[in-house]
Amino acid sequence: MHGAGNDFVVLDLRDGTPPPGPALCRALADRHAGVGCDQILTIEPARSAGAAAAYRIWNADGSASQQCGNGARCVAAWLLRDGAATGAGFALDSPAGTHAVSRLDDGRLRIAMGVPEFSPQALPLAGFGQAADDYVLDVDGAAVRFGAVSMGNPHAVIEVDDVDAAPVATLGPALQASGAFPESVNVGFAQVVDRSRIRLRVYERGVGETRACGSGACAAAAVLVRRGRVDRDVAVELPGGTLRIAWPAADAQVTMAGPAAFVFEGVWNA
Ligand SMILES: N[C@@H](CCC[C@H](N)C(=O)O)C(=O)O
Repeated sequence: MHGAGNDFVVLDLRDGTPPPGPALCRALADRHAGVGCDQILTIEPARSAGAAAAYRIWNADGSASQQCGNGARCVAAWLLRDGAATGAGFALDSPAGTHAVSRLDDGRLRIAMGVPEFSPQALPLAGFGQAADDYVLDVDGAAVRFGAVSMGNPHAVIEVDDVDAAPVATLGPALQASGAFPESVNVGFAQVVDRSRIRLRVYERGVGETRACGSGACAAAAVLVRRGRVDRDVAVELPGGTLRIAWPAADAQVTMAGPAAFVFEGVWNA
């Protein structure tokens, strides 16, 4: 499946089958010798009362994540297709908590992604005590200014003038390796087009650059709203598609609306 070009191998493990280990995740995600994907999503029995199901997220390198916005929409679409989820709204359990899902009239799915947490301890971000709009780090001899927020998973957001020219492939891994993020970090490069539009590219933890990152879109919007750079309801344009992000108030959940698509189904011959 994919959500705005962020692609997934989805394994339905509601029968209790254990999730694949890191080596099998890497084999599935391999774009030459495997199926190829950014993340593996495992659908599992619900953990909270009333939820349609639970899911976990495994990056292409085999590491686990706590949050995946585009993946949440794909899991929701899967459960709607087989009837495990019905109606205009339902809930899904993720490692980051329980998410409310809404079906929009145009076919998109909207997920309540949680309240952004800006304290350095939430990511974690080492070497800084207090939440700030901006942090500056020396990375390979250059001062890098970024915002930091947890959407359940860690994000750094770097504002750039032109996202097409942003040093995603070099600064993304360099910031991850800087030592400031003990659990690594997803690095977003965000260009403010106007108060209602952001262009974004994300170098994801455990993957590299992806065509879209749902939690990264929420993180970019939250950081830029907090800086007063954009409105609370914005379109975030990623290489693979556009997500609608809204953060109505500081103590409210961020919502993300976007598409989810089925690509093909098959049986993996291990
Ligand atoms: N693509 C995802 C985020 C996947 C997890 C991330 N790489 C991490 O390790 O936190 C999204 O749509 O949010």
